Amino acid sequence: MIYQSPTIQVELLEDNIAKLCFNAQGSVNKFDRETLASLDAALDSIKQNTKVKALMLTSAKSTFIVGADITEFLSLFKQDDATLLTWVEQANAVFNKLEDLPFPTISAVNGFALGGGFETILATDLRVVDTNTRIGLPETKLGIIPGFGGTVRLPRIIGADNALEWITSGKDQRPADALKVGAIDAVVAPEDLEASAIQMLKEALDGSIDWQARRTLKQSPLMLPKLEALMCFSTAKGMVFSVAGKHYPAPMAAVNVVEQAAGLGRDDALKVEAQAFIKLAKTEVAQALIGIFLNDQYVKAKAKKAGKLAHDVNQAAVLGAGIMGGGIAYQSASKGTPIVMKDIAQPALDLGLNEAAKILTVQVARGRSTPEKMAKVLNHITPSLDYAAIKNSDIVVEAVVEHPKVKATVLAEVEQYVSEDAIIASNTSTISINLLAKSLKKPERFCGMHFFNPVHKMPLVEIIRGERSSEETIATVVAYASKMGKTPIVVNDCPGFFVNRVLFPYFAGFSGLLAEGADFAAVDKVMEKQFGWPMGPAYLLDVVGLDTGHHAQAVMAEGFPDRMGKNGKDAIDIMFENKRLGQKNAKGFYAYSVDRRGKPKKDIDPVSYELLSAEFGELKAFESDDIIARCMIPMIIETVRCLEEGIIASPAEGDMGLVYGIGFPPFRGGVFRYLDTMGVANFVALADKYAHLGGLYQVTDAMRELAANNGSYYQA
Ligand SMILES: NC(=O)c1ccc[n+]([C@@H]2O[C@H](COP(=O)([O-])OP(=O)(O)OC[C@H]3O[C@@H](n4cnc5c(N)ncnc54)[C@H](O)[C@@H]3O)[C@@H](O)[C@H]2O)c1
Repeated sequence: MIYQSPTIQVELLEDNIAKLCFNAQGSVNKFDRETLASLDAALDSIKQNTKVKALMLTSAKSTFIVGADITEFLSLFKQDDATLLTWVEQANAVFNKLEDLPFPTISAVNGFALGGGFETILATDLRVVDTNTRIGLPETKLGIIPGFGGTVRLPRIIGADNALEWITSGKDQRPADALKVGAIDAVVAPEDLEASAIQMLKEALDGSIDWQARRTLKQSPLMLPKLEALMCFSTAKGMVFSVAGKHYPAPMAAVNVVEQAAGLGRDDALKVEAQAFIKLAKTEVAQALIGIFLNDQYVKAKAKKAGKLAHDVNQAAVLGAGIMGGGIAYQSASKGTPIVMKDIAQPALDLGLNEAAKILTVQVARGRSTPEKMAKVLNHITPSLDYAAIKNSDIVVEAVVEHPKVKATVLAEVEQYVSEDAIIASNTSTISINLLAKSLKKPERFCGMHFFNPVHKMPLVEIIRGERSSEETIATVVAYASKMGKTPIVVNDCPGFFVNRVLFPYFAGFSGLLAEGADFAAVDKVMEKQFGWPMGPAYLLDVVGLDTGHHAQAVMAEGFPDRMGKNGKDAIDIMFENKRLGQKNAKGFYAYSVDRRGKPKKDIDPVSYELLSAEFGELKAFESDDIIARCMIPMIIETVRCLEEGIIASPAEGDMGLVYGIGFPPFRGGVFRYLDTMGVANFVALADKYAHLGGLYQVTDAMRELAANNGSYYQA
């Protein structure tokens, strides 16, 4: 053994080839500070060993290196610039040491080699991967750029335009695509990996592979003629701006770094990368995106833990084959749990199956599925008009019309057909889970399972714990949601549960602005372009449906009369009363049609302005900051109330609910991250300026206290 630590072992193989094996104690290899220090020490031992003639990097895990240890990032990035620069420089010195070894080097890669893992293999002269490998640089998705030489070595290996595409998209790459552009030298079967790598090293040693030339290329300026460089970088900037937009600066920074460093040798190019890395690491966007990544891990780990208590779900059923029931059936079947879809009307069943077939047809057309898989998924959905079909179901999801009496009857009926330990969940969006539980003989087997529309696209499922729901019930529904590929968050029962409870105060803020003469299209523009929502409030109401919005708003007003009760008509009432239901009947705040190419189109409709001005008078202009404050303050305070009341268990789950459930701008990280970023005291001062607008604008005592103590919602 040449070297050994808890994360890395180095041994000498035949022919004096050293094998450096990443073998961390956890389930995967990560580039944490310990591994980096260990790699440094291992390379020193290799250099000192006079026998070594070549080096092969390998992994003893099912993946090579998943990347840097992101759990270290937030605290690391809070350090001052000089400390951060020292960290980056030290890391780069290790990668340079690897690259500068006086003999040929190769990486034999299995599984994932992402971020720092990919940057490691870029530092070796050769790369061979197995057929299951995925490589790539996902850093820009976290609001930063590669910081261990990724922006320097990759463009010099695969060309600037390919490298910019890889870096700015942050996507994982498949072996065949990586081979095509020259990012790797060979793809082999997993069982041949090490033997192939050793064979390539031998070819390097006997001179049939010119490893020195490859190394020199990586260390030299990028060979790009002036005109070509101009084309490449200006095209990349245009693309990046249209895809990432102004709220996500990292992809553009990556293009700039590659451009600025194009004429430089490795060491100077690394300095350019390091400066840009440090600048981005300090941005609020990076903190928010890293926060989302960590929250996502936290929520998934919690779901996994819950899985231990869960009952097996081998057969499911959904009641109601409407928009939601059809979507739930498709999602369950496509992720491998067969499902019975029960309705009272044959046409509804036909429609539900058609919906599933439509989604699958699009996937086949886009090459994401095959006709065989499509047939298999459809075969996993059993339509039925008869309750007898649900009798072997381990879980039944009720998704019939939103009517308390109908749901109560249906739930009581279900209980007569299923086994004693089957779990029953309701997809209701507004009816109290505690109320619905009263229709069941065994309320402990019941909870809410609130999907979002369209089911196959929306990542969140809100799982609502009623007073009587058992832990096994919650765990089983959590595990089923995870198996369906969704992110579950568990919340306690209250009107609107979590997501709708905080969404309707935002709509109330919007309606308040309209009642004072604001132009809904102007509000949408500010909330989309400046705040960063995927849709402004008027557009979102049109998508949700004004009938649904009108009904849910009444439920919220009844549940929280002090804050959400209304005097007089608001914009939602006006749209609803005038049968402007939104996209579903092609007119809401906006008018909807299809253009000549058959693409859906959204237009300003003078009729909605006439209806609104008849009630609220002439249009009036509002400042952007005012629009944002009036819409967002109610949502933010209500979200905090949900935490204080224990409706959500943690800021992490609240923020994930908002990002995954309603598209809260990821670069802001969610309400709690947003509050921490702006400072709770600053928020309280802002909200106080609007307190005269009513209960939705009044901060809680706990918020005031947190502000006074200069506290935050997240600890890191
Ligand atoms: N549409 C959404 O955006 C959305 C989002 C989340 C939750 N939800 C909730 O999901 C549920 C269903 O909503 P939807 O939009 O799919 O409604 P929908 O009107 O499209 O479908 C309801 C289906 O239930 C069927 N049905 C009625 N009575 C039944 C019975 N006794 N047994 C079996 N089937 C019966 C109807 O025939 C219809 O096919 C509602 O509780 C709704 O609040 C809807």
